[in-house]
Amino acid sequence: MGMTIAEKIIAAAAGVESVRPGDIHTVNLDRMMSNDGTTHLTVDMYNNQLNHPHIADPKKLVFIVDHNVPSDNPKTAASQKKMRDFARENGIDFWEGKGVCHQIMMENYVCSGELIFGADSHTCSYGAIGAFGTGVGCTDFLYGMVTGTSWVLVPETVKFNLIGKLPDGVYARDLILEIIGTVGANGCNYQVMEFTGEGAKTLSISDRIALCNMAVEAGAKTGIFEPDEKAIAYLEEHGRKPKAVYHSDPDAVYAREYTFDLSKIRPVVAKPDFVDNLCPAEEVRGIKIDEAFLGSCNNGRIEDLRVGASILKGHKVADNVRFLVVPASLEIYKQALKEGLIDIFMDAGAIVMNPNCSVCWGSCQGVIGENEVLISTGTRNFKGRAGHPSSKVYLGSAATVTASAIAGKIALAEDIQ
Ligand SMILES: CC(C)[C@H](C(=O)O)[C@@H](O)C(=O)O
Ligand code: SF4
Repeated sequence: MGMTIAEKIIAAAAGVESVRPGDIHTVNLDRMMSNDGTTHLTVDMYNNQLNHPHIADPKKLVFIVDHNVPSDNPKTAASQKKMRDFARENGIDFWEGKGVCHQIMMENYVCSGELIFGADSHTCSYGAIGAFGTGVGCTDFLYGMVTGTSWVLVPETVKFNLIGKLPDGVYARDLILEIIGTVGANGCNYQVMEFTGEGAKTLSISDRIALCNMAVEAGAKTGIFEPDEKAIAYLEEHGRKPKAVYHSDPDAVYAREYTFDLSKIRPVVAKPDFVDNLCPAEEVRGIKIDEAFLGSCNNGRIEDLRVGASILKGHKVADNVRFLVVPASLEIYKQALKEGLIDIFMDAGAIVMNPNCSVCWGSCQGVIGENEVLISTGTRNFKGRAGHPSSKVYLGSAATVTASAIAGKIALAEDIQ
């Protein structure tokens, strides 16, 4: 029986010839990432609960402070100090203030064919270049840290056959929101979302990250693309090579198949308080906003900043709207500076912040108050996600967010003349 790309990665990590959904395997992990959301809890367990604390291979670990950076109160400062000290004492790669963890991982570590666990649900982003990345809690993270291994219950795979090409002014962000709106927030629970077909090839690596990153918002274990020449070129640009290049077999078995025609996708918005509460962007046009956010591991890459800057150029951010622009990494920030994008944002009155999770996380910067409305390129719009429980978060593309920042109300790029 043929295998999917996800099954092949798991089989290799388990050291077996083949796997099928429902099998449970012990797997060797290629890498593990943990951020300041939970690392202090893992460190506490490591220090206080283990009889024989040790780390299987510190070189496989990456710790990244990105959620609340620079720290915003004494409690996070203490958690981050714990994480920083632990990383130094144990020879663990440590990043702070350099970007959102998944962007740092994509730029510096992830290789096609690898199996990577991260103590963060959006670790599924790494499928953009054909790696199997998935999120785990800190108990599983601790086990992986100590043994270098973990377990995987082989998930079923759902095939997303992409055809056609996205029209101008429509983005991968619209596509993944459309997909989640179609399958539902639980539509792919514990399954792999494999994005394939001619349409998949037209998408850039940044687009592919945007798709895989939000697989977890449909409940998926991960999202994945087969690595092609764009993936290999991305790795080369970042000084790396694939670990292995796997493709799904023609006779691989899928739980379900969907076809999405990219040319039919239009700008969409996810309304509060669920990611699958989708509507055409026109339907919410005119809703007054208090804040707009362009950033996050989903949509804070240079491609997204270019889209935002091209719409903003020659315009001003509306009075009484805070427009937060937060490059997803320092590399992106520096590139945006070089291209003059930061000047455009600043001249228009945007607040450009240091690379971090910002208001996508909603506990550090840009937190919104009672009944306030945010339009965001972040990953989630759950109740209270960005601040006060009565506040509302709408999710849209970089273009829709920027147009809204200019208009002071939800708007489409075509509304800005
Ligand atoms: C803090 C972290 C554990 C969390 C996650 O797992 O995704 C966060 O990144 C988020 O996006 O909600
Ligand atoms: S940017 Fe948002 S989704 Fe990504 S890791 Fe940070 S909080 Fe989570």
